[in-house]
Amino acid sequence: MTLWLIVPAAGRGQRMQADRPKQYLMLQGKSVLARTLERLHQAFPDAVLRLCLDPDDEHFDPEDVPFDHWLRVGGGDERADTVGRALTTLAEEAASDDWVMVHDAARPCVRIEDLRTLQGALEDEAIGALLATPAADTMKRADAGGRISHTEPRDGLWHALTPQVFRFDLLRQALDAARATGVRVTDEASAIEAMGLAPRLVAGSRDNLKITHPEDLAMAARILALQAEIAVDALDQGVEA
Ligand SMILES: Nc1ccn([C@@H]2O[C@H](COP(=O)(O)OP(=O)(O)OP(=O)(O)O)[C@@H](O)[C@H]2O)c(=O)n1
Ligand SMILES: C[C@](O)(CO)[C@H](O)COP(=O)(O)O
Repeated sequence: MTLWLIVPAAGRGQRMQADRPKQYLMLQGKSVLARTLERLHQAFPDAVLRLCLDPDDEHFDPEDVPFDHWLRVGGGDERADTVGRALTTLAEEAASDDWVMVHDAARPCVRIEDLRTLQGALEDEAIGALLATPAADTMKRADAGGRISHTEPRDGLWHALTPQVFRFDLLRQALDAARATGVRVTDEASAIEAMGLAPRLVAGSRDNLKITHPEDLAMAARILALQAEIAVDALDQGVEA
């Protein structure tokens, strides 16, 4: 079965306040987009990619795409519109129950082992799944004046990360329905939930950071360096054993 990968990279990165969209900022000598695609390719070398870019994108370098089979797709106004456009381009080729995995270009630190764990969770899974992390802090609900209204119970609260992976037909129906009913969805799982279905939460690493604010770029560089150190240590231990 083909694994279809959608990478939304058509955002403007307004919160990042940089001179270019954040997916084109440099991270350890390569663009954020190149780093993200590299990780996905390491885990899923045979996947078929739809790379979603702003139609007016001036920064994209096709050399940054390591996949053999890929297509550029124009992005939409919102992330959900971008993903919806990519799904439309799959209509001719994808089978209704093929898995479609969506991963933010802005998440270059996703661990390869987490990508494989997510893929493993799809066995015997009818709906789909996403990487997520349980909320670790005490959660406060703010009032309009910026004061605490109350403390939200933390039990069962998770941060939704990406990748998020769903059956092709289901995801297309869910995003179409969200658009038709005006439900604003910030991730794929929300659209599936709006259909009354319950995607599986797969615990992933907390370092799967979405680069969003200016300080996140340096943090992502530190995460990548640390992950490389951990990989070298593991290799050394394997060689000595
Ligand atoms: N119309 C859009 C909006 C977002 N994205 C992508 O969706 C991912 C997550 O979105 P976000 O972090 O919100 O990125 P931006 O929209 O670029 O950031 P901002 O909201 O700060 O402008 C990013 O990889 C971004 O490029 C997209 O493809 N199309
Ligand atoms: C999809 C996502 O990365 C899950 O955490 C997130 O919802 C996208 O972020 P945005 O800032 O709402 O676009």
